[in-house]
Amino acid sequence: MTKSGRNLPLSTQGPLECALRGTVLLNHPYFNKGSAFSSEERRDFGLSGLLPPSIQTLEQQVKRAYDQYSSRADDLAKNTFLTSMKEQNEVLYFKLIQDNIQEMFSVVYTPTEGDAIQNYSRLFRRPEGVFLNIHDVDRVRHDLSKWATADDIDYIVVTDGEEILGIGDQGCGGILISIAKLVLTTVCAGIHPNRVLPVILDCGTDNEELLKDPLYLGLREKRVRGEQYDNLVDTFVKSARELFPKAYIHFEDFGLYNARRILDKYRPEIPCFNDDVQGTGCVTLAAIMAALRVSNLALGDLRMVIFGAGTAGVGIADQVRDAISTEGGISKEEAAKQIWLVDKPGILTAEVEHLSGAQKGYAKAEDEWKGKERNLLSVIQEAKPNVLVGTSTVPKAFTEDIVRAMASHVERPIILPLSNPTRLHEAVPADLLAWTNGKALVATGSPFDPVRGPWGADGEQIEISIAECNNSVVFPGIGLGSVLCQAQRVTDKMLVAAVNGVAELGPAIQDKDATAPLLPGVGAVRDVSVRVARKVIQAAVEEGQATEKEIPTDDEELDEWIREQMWDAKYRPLKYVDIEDASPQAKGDMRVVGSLEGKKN
Ligand SMILES: NC(=O)C1=CN([C@@H]2O[C@H](COP(=O)(O)OP(=O)(O)OC[C@H]3O[C@@H](n4cnc5c(N)ncnc54)[C@H](O)[C@@H]3O)[C@@H](O)[C@H]2O)C=CC1
Ligand SMILES: CC(=O)C(=O)O
Ligand SMILES: [Mg+2]
Repeated sequence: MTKSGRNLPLSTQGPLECALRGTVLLNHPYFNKGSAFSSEERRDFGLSGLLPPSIQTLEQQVKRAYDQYSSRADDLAKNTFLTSMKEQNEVLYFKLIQDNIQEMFSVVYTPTEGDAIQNYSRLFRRPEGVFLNIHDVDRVRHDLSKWATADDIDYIVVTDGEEILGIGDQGCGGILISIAKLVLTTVCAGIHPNRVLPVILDCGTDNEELLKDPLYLGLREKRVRGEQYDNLVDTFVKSARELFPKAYIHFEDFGLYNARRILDKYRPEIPCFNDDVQGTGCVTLAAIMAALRVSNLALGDLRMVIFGAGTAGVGIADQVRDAISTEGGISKEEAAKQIWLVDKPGILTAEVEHLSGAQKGYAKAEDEWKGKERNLLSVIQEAKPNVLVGTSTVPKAFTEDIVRAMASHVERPIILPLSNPTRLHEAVPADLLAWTNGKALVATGSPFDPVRGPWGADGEQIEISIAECNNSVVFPGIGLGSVLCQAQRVTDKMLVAAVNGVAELGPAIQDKDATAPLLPGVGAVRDVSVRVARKVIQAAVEEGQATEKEIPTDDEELDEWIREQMWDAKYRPLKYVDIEDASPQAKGDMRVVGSLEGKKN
């Protein structure tokens, strides 16, 4: 029961039952409060002599932690510091990030998390998450079952480590992207940090450097593919569904060949989501909708070139195509004519070899391109797009001549270099704005500072803010909505609803100011997640996908219902219980499942 008097499925307030005492309690990151344990808690939980006498507030702890963080020499050292803090005291860790989200977002996520992943086996101190091994398929169910009981897990992020954040195959270091995405679900959307599961499917690696590295911690062999791989994925999905029937499964950073195949296979059956395909598609469509509004154009006017037609590029194409088709009342095939995909061979035409099923829907007739150059510059000159998206991992691919060619055809070129990390961006905002005399509407895959230039009336200096167009704007809210309404599936309509939720909160639209960011920034992220979750839940209810029975219908009440179930970084009083008398929720919190099993396991 909560302050609104409702019975909520998720408890986020009031005392926490705990059967742990002494050093065991101090070493449990979910329950540990360090110097903030009250004198009663010190007495009841056997902590006397284990802590210095002064009792501090969370705010005092945050101040000390911030000073320690700031004294670290570089971003990777800051990332490592935060990882250690997460292992010690989760409330403090999340509070520190929440209070300094603008500053720390890029340290716990892209680009710095990419460096941490590349150095996983060197920085390793202690494991976090579930490591499932392609040669131990028979143990998958058992190994997962050690983590929690049926009601304890809401959200799973799983990767196979093949295509991490634009830095390629990182083998078992990929576990850190599962962990980082889950950190964002908590920071941005209040997903309960003790009810999540990060998973890596270790199938080997094709990264030669890792294979040669004596310190590499993963399976030291080439990636296993084919039937054995599919069997591992299938065993994982089925076991996770059986063991944790409430859990939503988020697929992250699978390779090009597998990402969409896996999504297409499981999407009709379970509540699952691929962030690189769907999350990226949703946030990019939201940025495009905001930019079109600024340019006084409709979706029907859109002409888009996507450079890098892989997982993210085609995911964006699909999301935009479906939106054009719905808004214009035209078929998807017709809508696809407004989108051009360019990849290594240049423009994708029907005669390009080895097109994937998803790419084929956008392939242009070979005749149209006979005798013409097929590179990005020629495609820009031919297609005269108003939107150019980069998901190629090719740094500086959007050259001055390409950008000027685009700007010569349209008033406000919408340019979205999305490849991560920062060094792989297809162009940097300062160049894009300089080459287009401040006309380009820009959003980027990683954060950038605002750009100043003489683009105001009469050449006056103005500052243009750059939105971060990263799936992190949207996936936490989609997950939160799906978890709270206990969605059976994540449907297209739920995703469109999420896009609308983000687009309407973009400062450029809200403030009617073209120099403001196209998308809401990290500072507003929890409000964005509430809005996205509300839209997703309402769409799920309309589609008959929501199984939770107590969902309020009124917008404001629904927002409050969502907020009340969002986990917040604050200490809850601890109440001692004997392990035998602990509630199932408390047992879940203490993760007693695996630790009380017998020796055979
Ligand atoms: N901002 C965001 O929210 C997101 C950004 N990304 C970024 O997008 C990039 C791509 O990621 P994925 O689609 O997952 O990778 P992917 O490997 O599936 O796709 C990359 C595509 O670029 C193509 N490509 C490579 N070199 C090229 C060249 N010289 N010319 C033309 N095309 C070329 C590849 O053939 C491939 O089709 C990464 O940098 C990733 O970090 C991915 C997901 C979300
Ligand atoms: C942002 C993200 O998911 C990626 O770069 O893979
Ligand atoms: Mg990703």
